[in-house]
Amino acid sequence: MTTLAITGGHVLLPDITVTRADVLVDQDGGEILEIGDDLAGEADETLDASASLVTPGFVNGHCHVAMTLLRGYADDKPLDAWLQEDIWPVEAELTAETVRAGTELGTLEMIKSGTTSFADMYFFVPTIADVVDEAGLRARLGHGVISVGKDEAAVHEDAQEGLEVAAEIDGMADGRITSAFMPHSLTTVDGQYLSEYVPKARELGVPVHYHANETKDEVTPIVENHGVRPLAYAAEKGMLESEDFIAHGVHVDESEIGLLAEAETSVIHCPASNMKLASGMAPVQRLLEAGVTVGLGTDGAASNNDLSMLDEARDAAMLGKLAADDASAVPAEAVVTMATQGSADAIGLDTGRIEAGKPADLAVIDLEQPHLTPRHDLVSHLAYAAAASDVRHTVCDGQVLMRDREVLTLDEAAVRARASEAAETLVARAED
Ligand SMILES: CSC[C@H]1O[C@@H](n2cnc3c(O)ncnc32)[C@H](O)[C@@H]1O
Ligand SMILES: [Zn+2]
Repeated sequence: MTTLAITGGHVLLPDITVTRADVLVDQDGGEILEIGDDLAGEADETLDASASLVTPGFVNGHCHVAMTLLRGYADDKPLDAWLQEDIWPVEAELTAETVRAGTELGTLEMIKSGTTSFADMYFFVPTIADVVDEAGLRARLGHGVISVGKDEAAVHEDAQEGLEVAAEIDGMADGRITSAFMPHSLTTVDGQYLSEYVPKARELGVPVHYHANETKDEVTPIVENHGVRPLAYAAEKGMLESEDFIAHGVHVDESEIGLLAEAETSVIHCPASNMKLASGMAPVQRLLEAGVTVGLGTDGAASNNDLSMLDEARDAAMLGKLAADDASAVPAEAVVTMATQGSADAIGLDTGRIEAGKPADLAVIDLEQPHLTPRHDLVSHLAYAAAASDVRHTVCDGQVLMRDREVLTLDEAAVRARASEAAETLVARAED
């Protein structure tokens, strides 16, 4: 067995308390072996965590990773106009090669900001899976299915691709890659296709993930056309099971919060995207009080505009207080939980906790920074003050992906150069 000891740090435990300890990892099995004192002598390799906080690797519960290529391409518009006028026309020009470049850039950014796993809905998913494997990350991936603007044959092809991709990639990268069936949303996929393909996803045994109740404009047509709230409609379509997770859940009423809690369907809260697109404020405190599992996601980099889960945690706390009109709502412990175990539980990964027997997915955060001084409360620092650039080391599945800010699995300069070129070519093709 090859072992790695992460030594001399403060360790964030699953109950969101912090203790001084070393963490011993089995690199072959990718598992945490022990949390305790003086474990360096027992290890083949060490990673220094002195004056640092060892946290579970962050789990980005909802992303479109290759959209890093569209960062800064279209800002300052609401969701519908942004998608229809800017994003979808340029996405129509995507190729496997451009998606590879965008995914490399996104995974590089994730590793540099301490994210070790994510859920992703996009196109050219086998290419995304290849890059995730290369980068050393863990992910639940799915092909985004859309029916609007397509003829019937094209929709069946798209939905079939969603199922086939889910079957093909599940278990890849030594099990670090899992899959889901991902209809884009309840308004962009017609009900007849949901009725036909969701049961097929169940036969495959994969979860269902989709955007839901993101904007008011998404709620109104469902109420008008089907006579029920969107999540009651989702339940009718069999899309509200315990393994399923929705993105956003901004405009959910009390009846829908009850449905989520009862069905044990999780919500991935995306506060930065919701603020930037002015979609609204999710009732996060109410969801937590009702016992709904809530995770955090960045959404794509074109509506955020970065993939930092530390930023997302701070945004979730700030926006949660504003939404509840209560400074004690969505406290530091809640957002740290959401960025780690909340997202992991939501997307069905066994990670997000530093505990013996759990996957060795960790981030080490440098505390020797002016903005992290003094150290009254390290959970507070994690929620409110730490930045992506404070992450020193990132470990996933027991492998060191970044040591002292040097990413070991991707060539940073080459990735940035390829992404810049791919973004330029993509936009030129779209504007031609
Ligand atoms: C069909 S693949 C995913 C699809 O979703 C688009 N997208 C990005 N951000 C959002 C968002 O906040 N709400 C809805 N859809 C979004 C992305 O551009 C792809 O087209
Ligand atoms: Zn999204």
